[in-house]
Amino acid sequence: MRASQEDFDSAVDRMKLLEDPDSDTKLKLYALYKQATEGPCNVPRPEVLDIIRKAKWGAWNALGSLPKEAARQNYVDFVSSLTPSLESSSQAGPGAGRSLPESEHVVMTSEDSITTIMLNRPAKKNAITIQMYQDIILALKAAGKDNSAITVFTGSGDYYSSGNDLTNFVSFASGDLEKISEESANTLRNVVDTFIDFPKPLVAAVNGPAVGISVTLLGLFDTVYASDRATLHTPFTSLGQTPEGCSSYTFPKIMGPAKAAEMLIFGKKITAREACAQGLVTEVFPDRTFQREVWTRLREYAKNSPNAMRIGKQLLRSSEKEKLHAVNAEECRVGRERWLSEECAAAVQSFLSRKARL
Ligand SMILES: CCCCCCCCCCCCC/C=C/C(=O)SCCNC(=O)CCNC(=O)[C@H](O)C(C)(C)COP(=O)(O)OP(=O)(O)OC[C@H]1O[C@@H](n2cnc3c(N)ncnc32)[C@H](O)[C@@H]1OP(=O)(O)O
Repeated sequence: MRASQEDFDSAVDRMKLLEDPDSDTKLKLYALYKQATEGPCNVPRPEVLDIIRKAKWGAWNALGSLPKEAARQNYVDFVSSLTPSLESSSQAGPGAGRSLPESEHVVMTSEDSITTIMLNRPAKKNAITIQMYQDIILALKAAGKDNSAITVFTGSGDYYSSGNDLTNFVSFASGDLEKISEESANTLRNVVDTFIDFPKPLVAAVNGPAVGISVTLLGLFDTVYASDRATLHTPFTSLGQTPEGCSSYTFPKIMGPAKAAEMLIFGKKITAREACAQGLVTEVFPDRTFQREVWTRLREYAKNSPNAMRIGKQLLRSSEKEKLHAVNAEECRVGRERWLSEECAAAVQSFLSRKARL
């Protein structure tokens, strides 16, 4: 039986209770709502530079001639599929909020004097949403103050991380592009500053392929262990974007300017073994024994004096901190300009339309 107008109206009300849906969800809800209320997309394609309106138009237009009644049913079904999270959040009451420092997609655990921060969004290859950037900052700040000796960053599922969630570019944040891009640049700068200032030994357990910012930040880790299944890819220039995570400074320093240029300017994807040969990865382990070998090693390391390790890290890193903060500020300033470029808009749109299965 087709959803009634009352079912549809009720779904619209319940949708308003949804806490911080990701951009894919917002795009899908927007498109189905427009199709259910106005029918097939009946407005001209927006200007190239307006990424947000273009993505909304694209999502609605992708529904083609889907009849209003079917769109209404799809909308009700989709909101119903989100209902469990709605019920839990509505039952949680006004004080729900996000339990710090953990969150749905950034999970912290502590054991054997090791605090692990895991990107936990495997269905999306651990792509990093704006909320996850915030959660990463909170998790690192908590890890920096807890009683663990070492902090480990890793990913769940088959990927370490596919980097920035490209739907961040179409997030429905209120305000204009100038404001959104400034807020995003501040978010990025804060994330990277938190890595620069992290006080304890920081180890990356690269459990699978890594893309974009999840690669560039590796230059700020103290040790990087990788599975031999991992690849490292920084496709910035194909996205109309530029390096971040201080990689414009750390990569030339670690691997030499030519190898850094191959990755950051030409977007060459490298294997874990190549990254090890270039100094970005410390050691590569066979995938089948990666977790066992890495965690055995880390548990031994964690038996060292936490204070001695923390102070030793300061000796290794303190002379560069001011430089790294300056590099980060410049990368974020330039990055913000790039996000507003037509090249970036076109590249993001291309990815989204390739993936916009609504
Ligand atoms: C204009 C003003 C607003 C500005 C706002 C900007 C905010 C930015 C703030 C911070 C900026 C930091 C700068 C960082 C830069 C980068 O990290 S650049 C690199 C970005 N990442 C990518 O380009 C990778 C894109 N993904 C892929 O190429 C492929 O998905 C893959 C990783 C090679 C894996 O391919 P495959 O094995 O075929 O799996 P898929 O089917 O493609 O993926 C599974 C699902 O996951 C989704 N997904 C994967 N990666 C991303 C991603 N990065 N962003 C969004 N979604 C991603 C993919 O769409 C699939 O989803 P479904 O189709 O729904 O299953």
